[in-house]
Amino acid sequence: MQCLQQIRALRDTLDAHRRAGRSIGLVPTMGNLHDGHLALVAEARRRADIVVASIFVNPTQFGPGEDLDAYPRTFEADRRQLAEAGCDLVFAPDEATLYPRGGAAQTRVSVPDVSQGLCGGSRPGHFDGVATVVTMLFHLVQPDLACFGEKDYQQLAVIRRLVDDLHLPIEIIGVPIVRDADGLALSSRNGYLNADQRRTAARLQQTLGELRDALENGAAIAPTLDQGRQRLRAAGFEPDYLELRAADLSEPDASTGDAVLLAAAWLGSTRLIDNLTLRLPSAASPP
Ligand SMILES: Nc1ncnc2c1ncn2[C@@H]1O[C@H](COP(=O)(O)OP(=O)(O)OP(=O)(O)O)[C@@H](O)[C@H]1O
Ligand SMILES: CC(C)(CO)[C@@H](O)C(=O)[O-]
Ligand code: BAL
Repeated sequence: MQCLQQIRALRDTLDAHRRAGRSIGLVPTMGNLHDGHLALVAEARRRADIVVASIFVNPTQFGPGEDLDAYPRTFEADRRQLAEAGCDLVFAPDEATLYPRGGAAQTRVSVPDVSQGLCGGSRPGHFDGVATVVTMLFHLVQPDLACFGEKDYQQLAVIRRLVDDLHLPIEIIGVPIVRDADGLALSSRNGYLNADQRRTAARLQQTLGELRDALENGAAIAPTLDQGRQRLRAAGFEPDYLELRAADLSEPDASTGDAVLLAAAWLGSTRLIDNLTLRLPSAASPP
């Protein structure tokens, strides 16, 4: 497995693969890899001849006071895991390589509508930072396909819209959430939790499951979500948001069938996100 930091070397290497007719799959990450990331690599491995993973803790998607400095950087362990998972090339640029003028002075990509609300509401500018760096990675790697986790449901919607709006010839693959044995979605930020918080953390997914069951059985949306927020508070979370949206993230209405419950909640100073898809009974029932 090759590890490259420089754009010139990345382009030369990938040009050679392209000329040889090999397809390229990209897995963008911020490192500190776990089995969720490795599921993306496995999916890319199944679908493409050459698998490229990027590792870059992207400063432009972190807001003031967020955990940019604390974010775990574990390059050697990441490199080993990627090699074992059958990754062909790791691109791990430094900040000055991607943002030679500094992040603030950088041309930005902004995706309307789907970037609003949910994580975009709580983290202003976050999805501009994500869309900007992912656009850069798409231009640098020019992959045939790219894999993203469904854990970051809104991010996946932003990237699908970005690719559609900019007519990029890249297939976007959503990969199901990988969870721990107790249901907690794997996340690099789980490493911030102490033992007590780690036990509590599984309640996030359990609560979403309870709400999904109620909503699929026809419970009214607003009071069910209120109950969910109360349950999260009682378990020790401070909910950031808990919302039901149509699967495309539009506001649900009477005709909505495929829907998604999305939550972000704080446990101490750690912000966790999760989601569960469901089918509302309205559209499922006969006319
Ligand atoms: N549990 C998971 N299952 C499936 N995909 C995941 C999971 N966790 C992360 N991913 C995906 O891995 C890619 C890289 O994510 P990232 O490096 O931010 O990891 P993370 O563990 O989500 O970190 P963070 O704690 O910052 O959210 C994203 O496409 C993300 O959706
Ligand atoms: C897609 C991404 C690698 C862009 O920095 C990041 O948002 C992430 O890890 O999900
Ligand atoms: N997985 C999304 C990266 C972030 O929270 O900034």
